[in-house]
Amino acid sequence: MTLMPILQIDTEDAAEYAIVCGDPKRAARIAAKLEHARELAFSREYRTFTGEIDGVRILVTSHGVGSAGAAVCFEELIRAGVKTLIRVGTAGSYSEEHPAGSLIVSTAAVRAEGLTRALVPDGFPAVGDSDVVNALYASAQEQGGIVKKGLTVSLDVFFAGVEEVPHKKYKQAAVLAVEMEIAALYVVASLRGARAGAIVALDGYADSDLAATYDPHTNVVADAVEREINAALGAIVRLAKQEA
Ligand SMILES: O=P(O)(O)O[C@H]1O[C@H](CO)[C@@H](O)[C@H]1O
Ligand SMILES: O=c1cc[nH]c(=O)[nH]1
Repeated sequence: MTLMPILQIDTEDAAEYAIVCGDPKRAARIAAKLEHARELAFSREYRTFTGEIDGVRILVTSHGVGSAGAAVCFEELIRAGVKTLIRVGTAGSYSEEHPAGSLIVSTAAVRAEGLTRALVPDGFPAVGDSDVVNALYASAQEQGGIVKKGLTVSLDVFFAGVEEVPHKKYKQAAVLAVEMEIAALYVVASLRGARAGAIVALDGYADSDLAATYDPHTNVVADAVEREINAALGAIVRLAKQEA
């Protein structure tokens, strides 16, 4: 029995699977879908629940906004005993083919944030586990709506300063969506021998003026978040069956 210093969860309560998300309220929303759900800890931005889906016990933990803090969450979950992590997030779109309300499964993430540079050398890939990515994609397709899989980019910046964020280049290079934590998740999971995947609900266009237009609280986004939560839970059930 060891208490994780930051998440404040005990190794005794660890599960093989964890869903991670930025928003503590989203963690509660996911936990509400579980059987035998209970809250384990709420420490800083990290709120952790446990419960079961189809007999598979999982953890659900919020990781806040940004890679540095999120990496603490990923690291401690893995130290506690989690082997498979799925991020259920929101992201901005680069294409009118995928408007707000679409779902993107991230196969790999461009490391355009600072945290992973402090962990691994340049050129180290931030790549999802293919079994987890495929399970997520199959489960997401069952949910309906627009679902794509492909590259995402993880940034540190949300509201731009005076430096230009190269959205145009990412878009030209076929990146589908921009968010802030998938690269950290994929790198930490690779370093620690865990497997990870990520799905994001698009909440608008990333290369528009976010300060003026960003509204992640529409019904369209709420519906997409509902579908991605169901997709993540479905993916865990699929993966658990593959291993049984
Ligand atoms: O909705 P979440 O999971 O927080 O993900 C996205 O939303 C936040 C920005 O509003 C960032 O954390 C970004 O990655
Ligand atoms: O990081 C994020 C999250 C949602 N939408 C964006 O454009 N960026």
